[in-house]
Amino acid sequence: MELRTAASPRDVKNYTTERLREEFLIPQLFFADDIKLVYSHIDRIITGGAMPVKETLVLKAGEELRADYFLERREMGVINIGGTGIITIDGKTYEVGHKEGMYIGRGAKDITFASVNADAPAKFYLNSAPAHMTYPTVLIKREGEPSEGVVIVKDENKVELGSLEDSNHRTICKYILPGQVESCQLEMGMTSLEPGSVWNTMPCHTHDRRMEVYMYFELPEDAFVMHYMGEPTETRHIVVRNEQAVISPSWSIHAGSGSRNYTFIWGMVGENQDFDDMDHCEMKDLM
Ligand SMILES: O=C(O)C(=O)C[C@H](O)C(=O)CO
Ligand SMILES: [Zn+2]
Repeated sequence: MELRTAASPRDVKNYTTERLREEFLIPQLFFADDIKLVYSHIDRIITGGAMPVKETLVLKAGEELRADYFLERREMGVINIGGTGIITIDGKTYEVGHKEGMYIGRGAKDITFASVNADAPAKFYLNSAPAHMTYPTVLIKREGEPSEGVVIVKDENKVELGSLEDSNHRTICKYILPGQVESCQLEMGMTSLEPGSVWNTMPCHTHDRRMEVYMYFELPEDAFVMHYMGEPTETRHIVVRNEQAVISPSWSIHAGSGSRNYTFIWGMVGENQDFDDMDHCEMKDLM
């Protein structure tokens, strides 16, 4: 597991491009038949990718957690951005399709990831946070009928906003948050931009009570998103490419403009779970 420490805004404004990328960018999440995990001291979020191709991958706590198993004191959200995969949790199997997700509650011991078809492997994107109690493990689908252990994202949690005129027409699909899928602190969802729209999260915001990680995907190889971070009057950019993630401390804005439309997964962890609790930044005040 790779470890990242927290960073002060007073230091970050002096960072070079290289240092900014070292601290905040996760350049590769998906390695064939491997699990990549990055542990950040910022609210102790773990961001990762599991890409089973021919093998079944076992999620291990590693030395860093000093735990008997990964979710001994943690909860986890998963969204599959690849082909259909299988997540097995303490002997129970869940088939997780493209853009379907899972919330896995604290205490789940044996977790494995597999793909249904090695030619179209699953790519499980993971966010995990410390947890104080166990909420039910569920499979999360965007459409369909709910059933035992399967939750459908409610219409009220598919929020269309922005406009083509403002180059920011997009839909925010909220997978894990209170009233949808209960968790101790983790919130997760996916935002999809319409063709011709390139801006996410503009007008932008900070939220002093939560940190956030963005993972951009559905970008062709040569395309990129200019991800903006930093204090609102000390903005910096990081060039982010397909399937890369970027860590945003609570004091930092997090927004992006792409060379074309794209999709991203956001995950938040921290003091509260109030999605709308944001410190809004007016565009005229950004520097
Ligand atoms: O496009 C957007 O706007 C977002 O997706 C915003 C994120 O969900 C976010 O930053 C929540 O705090
Ligand atoms: Zn945010």
